Amino acid sequence: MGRWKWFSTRLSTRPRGKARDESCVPREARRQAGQPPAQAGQAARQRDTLSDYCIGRPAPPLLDMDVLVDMAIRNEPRERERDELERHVDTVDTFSDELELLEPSGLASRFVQSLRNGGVLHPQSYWHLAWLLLVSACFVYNCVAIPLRSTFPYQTPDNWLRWFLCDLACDAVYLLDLVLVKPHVIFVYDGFWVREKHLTRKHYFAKWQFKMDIMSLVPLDALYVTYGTHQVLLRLPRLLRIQTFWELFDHLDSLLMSPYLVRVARTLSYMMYLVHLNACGYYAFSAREGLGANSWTFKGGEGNAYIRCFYFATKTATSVGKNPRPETEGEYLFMTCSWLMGVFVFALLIGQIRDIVATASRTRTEHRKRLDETLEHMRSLSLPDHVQRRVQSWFTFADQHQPFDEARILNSLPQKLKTDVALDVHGTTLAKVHLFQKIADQALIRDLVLKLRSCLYLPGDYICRKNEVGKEMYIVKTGQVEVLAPNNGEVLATLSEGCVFGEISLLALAGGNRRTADVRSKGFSNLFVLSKNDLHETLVYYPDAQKILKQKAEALMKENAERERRESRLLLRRSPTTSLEETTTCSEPDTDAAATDGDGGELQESIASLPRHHHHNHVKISRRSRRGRRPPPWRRRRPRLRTRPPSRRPRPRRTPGSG
Ligand SMILES: Nc1ncnc2c1ncn2[C@@H]1O[C@@H]2COP(=O)(O)O[C@H]2[C@H]1O
Repeated sequence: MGRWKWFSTRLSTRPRGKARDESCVPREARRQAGQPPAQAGQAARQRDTLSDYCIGRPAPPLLDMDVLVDMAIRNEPRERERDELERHVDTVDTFSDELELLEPSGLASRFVQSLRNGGVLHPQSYWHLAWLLLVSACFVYNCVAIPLRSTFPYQTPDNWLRWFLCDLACDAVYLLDLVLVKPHVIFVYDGFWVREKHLTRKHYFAKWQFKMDIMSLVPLDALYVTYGTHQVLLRLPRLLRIQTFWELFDHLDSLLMSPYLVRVARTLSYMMYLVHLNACGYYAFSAREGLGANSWTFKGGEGNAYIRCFYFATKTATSVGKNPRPETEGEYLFMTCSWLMGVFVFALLIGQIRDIVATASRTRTEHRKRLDETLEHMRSLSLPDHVQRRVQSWFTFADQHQPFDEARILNSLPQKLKTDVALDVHGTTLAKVHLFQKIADQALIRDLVLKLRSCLYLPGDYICRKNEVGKEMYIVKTGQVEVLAPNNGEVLATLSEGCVFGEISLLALAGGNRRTADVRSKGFSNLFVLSKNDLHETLVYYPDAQKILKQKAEALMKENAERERRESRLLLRRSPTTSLEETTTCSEPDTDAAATDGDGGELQESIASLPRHHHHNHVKISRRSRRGRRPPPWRRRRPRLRTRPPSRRPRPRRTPGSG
C-alpha cells in the first residue's frame, strides 16, 4: 500500500517519451500552428494538462488515486502499471544521466554538477559518501560520549558548555541530514533512477529509516532544564542513527579495493564499542558499590580512570590475564555477562578473519592445487624433465600475470556489461591494433572483444609453424613474437603489442589454409586468440575490415615472395650449377602443384631473371632430367658443323662452384 501511495503521487508530474513529445508543445503554439483545439474527452484533457505542465504551470493529478488503488487491489498486470508510470512520470534517467551524477571530476565541478542536477544526490556519489562520513562521525561521538559522560566524572559544571556545544553541532548535522540530504537521494524504481525531488522526498518519508531519524532527533535534552545537564542519558535517542553508520560501511564495502578490510574494521569497531561499554559499566558499578569498596571494584584515585577501566574490560572480554575475584552477586553477574559478551564477539571476529584469509588466498590455493595435480600426473607418465620444467614455468608465469580466470569471472555478468568490462580491460591493447585504428568502428571492437581468448606462451614456444593448417588469428597483448623465414630461420619481423598475425592462412590468400611462416614467442608473451569461425562470422558484417586485413596479408605475401626471389638469386649467383640442379630437381616433380599455389610462377620468374647462360643450363639440365637417361646411340644426332668462328660464340663462364 505504501508503495502505491508514492507511486500515485508520481502520476501528477509531466509525461515522458512519446506522450511528452506530443504534449510538450504549448496549447497557444498549437492553436497558432492551425492545429485543431484540444478535443473533448479524457485524452485531450490529459494532453492539455500535460502541456500546461510542460510550460511551467503545475498540473493537477491526471489519474484518480482511487483508480490506481483499485488497480493495485485488483492486481492488474504489471505492464499496465509500467505504462501508466512511463506515460505520466518524468523520472526515468538514462545511464549517462547516472554517470553524470557519479562523475569523479574536481570537487568544485562536482558540486556545480550536483546543483545542476537539481540538488539531488546519487547514493554512490562522493558527496553522499562524504556526508555519510560526517553523520557517522556524529553518531560515533554520541555512542562514545553518552555512556562516558553519564558514568565517568568527565563532564563537570566547568566544562559542560563545551560538551553542550559539541552536542549541538552533532544535532545540527543530524537535522541537516534529515531535512536536506536524505530526502534528495535518488533511488531506483522498476529499474530506473527516480530523480524528481518531490518523489525522492516521498520515497524517504515512506521509509522506516525516516521514522528512526525523526526519533533520533527528539529533543529530550530539553529536560536538562528540569533534571540538570549531567543527565546525559537523555540524549540516548541520538543512537537511533545507527542506520546511517551501517549505510556508510555498505558503501565503503562496495567502493574500496579491499572490502574485507571494511568488514574487519566493522567487526572490530563493534568489539571496541562493547569493551568501551563494559569499561563504563565497570566504573558505574564500582562507583555504585563505592570506589575501592572491595578487591574487585575500581580503586579510583591513581591515574586515568577510563584507561584503567578499559584495560580491565579488555582483560575480561578476552579472558587474558588474571581478573580480580568478584565478591558480591552483582559483581558475579557483571563478570559473567562480560565473559559471555567477550566470547561472542571473539567468535564472530575470528570467524570473519578466517573467511577473509580463506577468500584472499583462495585463488592462490586453487592455482597451487592445479599445479600439484599437473606435476603429479606428468611424473606418473614419466615425462622428460625439460617438459615438466616448461609446464612449471608456464604455471609460474600464469600465476603472476593471469591469476584470475577472466572468462569465468565475466561470465556471471550480463552481455552488455561483460563487453564494457572487457573493453575497459583490453582497451589499451585493442587501441593499438592497426586494423581497428583504420576502421575506427567501435562496433567491430565490441563484436570481437568477447570472442578473444587470452593465451600465454613461454620463451621459444612456436605459436604456429609453416604449412600447418591455420585455425586461429592472433593479436599480441604483451611480450614479443618473431616471424621466422621458412628456409633459414632468419627473423623477418618482431611483432609487439597490438600487432596482428596468422591472418594469411585464415583468409586463404596463399591458395590454401596453410601457415606461411613460423612464428615464435621471444620471451613470455600473452596473446589474444581469435578462432577462424569467429573471425569469419564477424568479418561478414565488416567488409571494410576484411579488405584491410586482406590488403595487409597480400602486402606481406608480396614481401615474402620478393624476399624469396632475392634469396634464390643470391644463391644462384654464389653457385649456379649446384643451385640450378637443386632448383630443377625440386621444382620438376611439382610443376602442377606449383602452378596452383603460385610457387611455379616464382620459379619461372627467377629463371627468367638469371643470366642467359644460366637459363640455358637450366633448360638443358631440365630436358636431360625429364628423359632420365641418355638416348640410345641410334637416336643420337651428330653435332652440326659450326658456321661461326668459335671465338665469337658465347662460352659458358667458369665459376668456382661449377668446378
Ligand atoms: N614477412 C612477414 N612479416 C610479418 N609477418 C609475417 C610475415 N610473413 C608472414 N607473417 C605472418 O606470420 C603468419 C604465419 O601464419 P599465416 O600464414 O596464417 O599468417 C602469417 C602472417 O600473419
